[in-house]
Amino acid sequence: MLYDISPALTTGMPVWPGDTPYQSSPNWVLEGGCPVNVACLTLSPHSGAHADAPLHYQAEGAPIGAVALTPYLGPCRVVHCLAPGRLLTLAQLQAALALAGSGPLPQRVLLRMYSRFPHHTWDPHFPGIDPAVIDWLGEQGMLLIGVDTASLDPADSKDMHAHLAVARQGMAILENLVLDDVPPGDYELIALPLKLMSTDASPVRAVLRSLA
Ligand SMILES: Nc1ccccc1C(=O)C[C@H](N)C(=O)O
Ligand SMILES: [Zn+2]
Ligand SMILES: [Zn+2]
Repeated sequence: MLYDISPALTTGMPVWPGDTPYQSSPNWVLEGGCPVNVACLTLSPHSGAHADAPLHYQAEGAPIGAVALTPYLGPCRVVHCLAPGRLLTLAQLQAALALAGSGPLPQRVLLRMYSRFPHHTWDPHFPGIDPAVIDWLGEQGMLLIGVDTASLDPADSKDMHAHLAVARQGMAILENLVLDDVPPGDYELIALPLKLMSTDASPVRAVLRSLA
């Protein structure tokens, strides 16, 4: 069984306030003398399901095309931590983890916090992650944290504490995943970023494959 956990990229989809709206316009149109359709895309690298690069939150950080791919491929645990409040705390995560699977914790974790992903509206009040959660996950050897919200830090954050904790721990980040229909448990994650050599993030097509 394959779960597609990527929101659709469409004109009019909600984007971070002030960020570039997603747009696709025709550059060539298949008609008369032209044998093909070719579009022109305008989008933020944080459109839809995406991987943040260190460059997003560190001046000297790597662009997304230069990061290791290992975090984006492999065993992963989906954890349900619905409606945690302003910040998901370590106690909340640990309680949720106890219900999400048995056996050793995989090196990737995806946190579901929405009961329904906001496909058509911008949610200014999405929950962030307490940096203590990130540090604890890093201590467990985590390679990647994924969330179904627009960011690891609340929308009004200026200090980006959760992102900086990720930087400290050397972890990778996925955001805007749609986990509405994914039961808690273990899966194989497949969500590779594009090899964009100058950008602070990349869209991904994120999927989860059931383990045999
Ligand atoms: N586009 C933005 C403009 C300004 C501030 C944040 C964003 C983000 O996209 C946040 C994000 N997805 C993040 O990586 O946390
Ligand atoms: Zn982002
Ligand atoms: Zn981010």
